[in-house]
Amino acid sequence: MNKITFIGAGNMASSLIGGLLAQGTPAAHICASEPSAERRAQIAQQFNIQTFADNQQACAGADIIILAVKPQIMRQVCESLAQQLTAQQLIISIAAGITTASLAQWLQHQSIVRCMPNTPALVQQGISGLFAAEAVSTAQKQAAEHILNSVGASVWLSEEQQIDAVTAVSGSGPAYFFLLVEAMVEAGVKLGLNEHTAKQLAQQTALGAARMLCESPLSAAELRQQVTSPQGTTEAAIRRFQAAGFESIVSLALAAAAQRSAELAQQFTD
Ligand SMILES: NC(=O)C1=CN([C@@H]2O[C@H](COP(=O)(O)OP(=O)(O)OC[C@H]3O[C@@H](n4cnc5c(N)ncnc54)[C@H](O)[C@@H]3O)[C@@H](O)[C@H]2O)C=CC1
Ligand SMILES: O=C(O)[C@@H]1CCC=N1
Repeated sequence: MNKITFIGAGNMASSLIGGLLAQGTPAAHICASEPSAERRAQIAQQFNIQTFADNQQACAGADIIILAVKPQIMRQVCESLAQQLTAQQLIISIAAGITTASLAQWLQHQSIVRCMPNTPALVQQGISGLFAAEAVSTAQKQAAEHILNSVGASVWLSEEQQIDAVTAVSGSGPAYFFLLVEAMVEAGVKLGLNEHTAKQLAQQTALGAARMLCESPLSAAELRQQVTSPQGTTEAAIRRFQAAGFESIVSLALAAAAQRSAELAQQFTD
């Protein structure tokens, strides 16, 4: 069974570690490197895995190294690991915007999978887009897929550029739904509900709608039509959304996220 090292033990790393353990990966096969002593103690206590303050030490003997640090420090982290990597090790980067070409250059290494997960991984309901560099073997692809599938589902991408779109749709996506719920709660309070009740109504509605989307054979548009009685309340609300350019706002917002993902690649490349 593969030995997996996480470099950076923040939000996304802990979601993935939790998922792997829940799917039966033994704690002894997972370790994490993290500069914050407080965070190391938290992770060790929560998951009972070995932690390191030193990235190089953590990577010795690993089959798979998952880079889970912020894009801004990725170069420095990669360059400090370059000397010690062996050709068989698989690198998986979850950083937004950092290309496999940059990673390969900084790491002096070719077996790289780039992926874009999302925070619902924390509750094993994540979705990730994955892209493999040419040197990645079929077995390594399967291993990467297994890791990401332990916290939800995954899709393989044929072109690396598509990761910008994945970031815009699902990487950043949970925040859009949270924003909608925030706005619905605020609107519910304005309409006379107390905040607790408004939250309960909005949250359970989000959960119910998400489950219907996943479980029903009907499309999103068909499910929406089922709620929308002619000349009824939903129609009144949706007319207002659309008069304010709802679809075009969503399209512009996702384009901004995709553009930012591409910009990050430029910003952190020579
Ligand atoms: N938060 C999200 O929704 C998503 C984040 N990502 C990507 O995941 C990566 C990590 O994001 P988060 O987990 O949200 O960030 P985070 O800030 O929670 O975690 C990063 C961790 O790296 C540690 N760190 C800092 N310097 C380090 C070093 N030199 N060596 C090792 N560890 C170091 C930090 O102390 C921190 O615990 C980012 O590159 C981000 O683009 C990808 C998909 C979704
Ligand atoms: O906002 C970000 O840059 C990261 C990547 C996708 C979600 N969070």
